[in-house]
Amino acid sequence: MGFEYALVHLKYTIPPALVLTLLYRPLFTKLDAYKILFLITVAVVSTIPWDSYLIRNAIWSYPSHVIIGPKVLDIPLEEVFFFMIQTYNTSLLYLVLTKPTFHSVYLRVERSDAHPLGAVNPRWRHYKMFGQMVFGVGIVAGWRMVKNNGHGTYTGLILVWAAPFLLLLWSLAYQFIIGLPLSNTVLPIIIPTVYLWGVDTLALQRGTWVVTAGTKHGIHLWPGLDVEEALFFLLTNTLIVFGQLAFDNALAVLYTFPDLYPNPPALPSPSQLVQALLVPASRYNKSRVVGLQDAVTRLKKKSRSFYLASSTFQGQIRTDLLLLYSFCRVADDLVDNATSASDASEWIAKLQRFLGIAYADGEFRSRDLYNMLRNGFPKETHSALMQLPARKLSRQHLEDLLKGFETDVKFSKEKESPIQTSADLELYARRVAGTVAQMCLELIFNAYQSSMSGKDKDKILAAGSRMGIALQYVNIARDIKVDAKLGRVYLPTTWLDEADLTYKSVLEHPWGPEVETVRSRLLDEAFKLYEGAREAIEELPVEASGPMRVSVQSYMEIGRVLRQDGYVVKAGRATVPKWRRIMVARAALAGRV
Ligand SMILES: CC(C)=CCC/C(C)=C/CC/C(C)=C/CC/C(C)=C/[C@@H]1[C@@H](COP(=O)(O)OP(=O)(O)O)[C@]1(C)CC/C=C(\C)CC/C=C(\C)CCC=C(C)C
Repeated sequence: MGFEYALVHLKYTIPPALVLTLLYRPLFTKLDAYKILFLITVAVVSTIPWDSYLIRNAIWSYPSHVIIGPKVLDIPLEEVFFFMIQTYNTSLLYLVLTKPTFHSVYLRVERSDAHPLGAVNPRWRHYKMFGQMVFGVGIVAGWRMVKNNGHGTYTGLILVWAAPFLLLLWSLAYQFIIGLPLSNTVLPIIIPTVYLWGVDTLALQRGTWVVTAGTKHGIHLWPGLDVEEALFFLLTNTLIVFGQLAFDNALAVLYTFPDLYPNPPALPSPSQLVQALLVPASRYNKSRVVGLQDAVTRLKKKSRSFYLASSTFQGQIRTDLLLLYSFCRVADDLVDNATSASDASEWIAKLQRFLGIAYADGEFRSRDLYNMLRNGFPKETHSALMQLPARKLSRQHLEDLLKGFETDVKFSKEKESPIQTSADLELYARRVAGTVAQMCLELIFNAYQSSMSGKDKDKILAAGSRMGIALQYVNIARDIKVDAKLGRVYLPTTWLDEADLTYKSVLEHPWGPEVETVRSRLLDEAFKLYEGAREAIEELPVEASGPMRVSVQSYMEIGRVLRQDGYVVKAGRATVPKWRRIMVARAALAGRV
């Protein structure tokens, strides 16, 4: 009996597990726990018979003075723990590295433009076959080495065990694996592999475990590390990462295509995951994937706060929020970038007609929508309008949002400011942002069915509306100068009066101590509303409350920056440095703000 193998865990496998757990803890969700537990179960169940065979056939061994004693089918308990902790560590690293990735946009529709509808792009077939050939050759070569029972036995046993699983996972998820950035695929394999090569070298040198001489090649990757051991850690980490990737591929299919999966579960069963993976990529809805790609690009370009926040949402709700953002952004830009006030009013009228069709029933809805977009809207807006998750949103909120945009147009049409009093300001903010907040909440209620009563939901919706108003006040406080350039002053004229300012004077000189007084007043109002509404976030389903805290806090942080002296301005706007945004997001997820 001895503790040397246990010490390897204490020194080398448990510390990275703790570090990764601490790092990822604020982002950890039920779905992550499900994925990791699922993979650990598969790893343990599939490795035990194989490892037991290797130990019984003396391919490798453990001197009795290095292990505590208890065994499972001749495998020391420390070794069983190794399968678990390696799967845990590699999985967690994968989750850390892939958190910002929105997987739906990496689904590839296997259809080339040069081919008739439904034909598979030959390029994809080649990729698939190449991978299958590599793993197929691995299986055959491994089998031969095992049969020869010589120096290649250990390599052969690794190959015949790992390559069939890799072949299966590759065949199911190859297009997803190829399409993702290397930081999501190669990096989570390479980092733990090289680390474990180092740990293995130390353990082999100390004799904690021993690889028998007659069944290995005797070739070393570096002094003390047998190539078989190097191959073992490379393939086991590849298996773990491919397993995670296949899981994410299945989830992406479930959450991307409502025509295939209208009500995807928040925690899909293994059979639902396999079914999703088996859907041929030729059945994927290409316009849906393009719509999501456009939405991500738009969000990344236009809002750093919401881009960061969106990565903390998972599954269906992340998709829905992105699509809602894309619609709101496009609608707002159509009105803001119009060449004249009448042009802007025309866009609002068109958007109203669009909603009329989007909310209509009947068999010609899709055709009418398509015709309306083709004849009435610029091409780059089509995907955002077409993919609006209208069925999950109250039409009234979208109508009110458009009414809010009408206020924006009034600035160019009328000589007087359309915002005279605090009540005018509140109504405007409720329309353009309170509605957005309520729509975000509707999507959350839709994605996470709960037993909450209608009355409780209404209370949360009302708090959400107040919080939306708070965010809009921060938005106005940030943009006084930018808005003045567009000919708009959203500060109520009664407030301007009290600060010895006029609508016209702020339009011409949107800076100075008096303007700062009004900005401060607006920020005070924003924080008052925020304080009064923030508790309602805790009533949301747990999967949504953390990410919603991040969304709100990232935006309110702009307000906090504005309250500091000498804040940094970029393109006329106060900005929150990236490191500060990340710290705020972490604290918000951990519930510390
Ligand atoms: C995480 C994620 C992807 C969220 C998406 C949120 C979303 C759908 C935002 C739409 C944004 C948008 C373009 C709306 C059009 C009207 C508008 C301009 C509203 C203002 C947003 C400011 O965005 P930005 O700074 O990029 O705009 P400009 O450059 O100035 O044009 C708003 C300030 C509204 C933002 C409001 C929300 C995102 C609602 C957030 C949710 C809550 C407050 C609910 C909180 C819940 C409880 C229970 C209190």
